Amino acid sequence: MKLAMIGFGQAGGKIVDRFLDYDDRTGSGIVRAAIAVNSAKADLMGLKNIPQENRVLIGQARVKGHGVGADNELGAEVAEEDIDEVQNAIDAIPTHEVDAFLVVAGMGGGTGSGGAPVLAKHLKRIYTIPVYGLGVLPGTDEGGIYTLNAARSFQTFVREVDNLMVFDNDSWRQTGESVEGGYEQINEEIVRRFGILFGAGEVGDGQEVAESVVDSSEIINTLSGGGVSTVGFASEEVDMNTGGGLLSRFTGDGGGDDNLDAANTTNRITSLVRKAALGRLTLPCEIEGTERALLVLAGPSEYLNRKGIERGRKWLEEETGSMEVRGGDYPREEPEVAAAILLSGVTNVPRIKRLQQVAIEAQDNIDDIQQESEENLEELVEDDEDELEPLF
Ligand SMILES: Nc1nc2c(ncn2[C@@H]2O[C@H](COP(=O)(O)OP(=O)(O)OP(=O)(O)O)[C@@H](O)[C@H]2O)c(=O)[nH]1
Repeated sequence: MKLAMIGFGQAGGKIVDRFLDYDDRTGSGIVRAAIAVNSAKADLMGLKNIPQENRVLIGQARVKGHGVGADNELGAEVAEEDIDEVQNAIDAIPTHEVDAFLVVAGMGGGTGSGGAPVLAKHLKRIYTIPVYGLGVLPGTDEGGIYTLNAARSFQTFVREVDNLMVFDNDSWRQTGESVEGGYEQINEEIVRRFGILFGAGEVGDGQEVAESVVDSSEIINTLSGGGVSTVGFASEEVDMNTGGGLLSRFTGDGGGDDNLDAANTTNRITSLVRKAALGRLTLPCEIEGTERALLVLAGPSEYLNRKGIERGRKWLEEETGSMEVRGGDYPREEPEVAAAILLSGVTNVPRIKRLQQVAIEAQDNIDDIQQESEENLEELVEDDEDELEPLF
């Protein structure tokens, strides 16, 4: 599946930047275009892979390249005021070659959390292809303003996109890591999961024909209907030289041993599917009640079989209670077999329920919060003025 990715704010830009790196490393070809939008000049300068001409600075008249200091309303305002700047960058994309937009943003800050829903709404008015969101929730220890921003942003972002895929930083925090180092690892986990899902729809010319390949329309159908999605993932290293099972190398004539190999392959797949669905999801939730799901099995084609995928798919149907579970394979020459599961339209999500509660409570003490936000912004502009003066 070919995507036009737009990273809004610092987290969004860094994640899209990493998707480009993933594409280079794996040749998956999912990023047709990559754009970064930010109100902080320094954040745009820190990106490695997104071309300079696709880095859009917004809000210059208001915040002079310093960022909006976690002020989510200001983030939304500058996005609205400068939406034409963003559109200019999008105009350079051959959108007829793109299956969907993916707007990526951290929901705890100001620029991305305020701006991403504004951009999604704008894109939906103009284009007929789907507009998806990938929203990152802040850690619960990041402070009240981040939680509140996320609560507000979530409500609008989920309404403006065709589906909001969520990654919760809170469940992925590493202890003993520097914040930056931690994000590097977390971002790699993000691109690996979504890279396999979207990459599955890109298997095409010149690649080995699989038994039941996933195509982009299956991804789009799983995401259609809207709501919130989460992704499960599990992988196991395999030896690329030995084929579907060790035995096949040593027994020339197949027969019973081939059956044994097939059984090993099937068992590996079914256990990976269970691990992926019951292990740590990008957004932890109860999988029961999921509306639609897509199972992708990636790996060297000799390690994939229809029986395993079909069993995994049936098991997912039972666990989720959904009648709409799709499944397929994604043959690729990496020394691992991986199961990625997209659970779309999840309903029982404790973190989201808590955020909704926060949004309701916030109505009661809005003055305190606004003051915290204003102080935050002043502090940031002062800091930036000391540190970033040479840039302007
Ligand atoms: N997964 C991930 N999360 C990040 C990363 N950087 C920041 N975050 C999260 O994103 C939130 C902050 O959003 P940012 O993207 O830094 O903020 P912004 O949108 O640029 O807005 P302002 O800085 O307020 O102008 C925090 O709550 C962090 O949890 C990253 O590289 N990866």
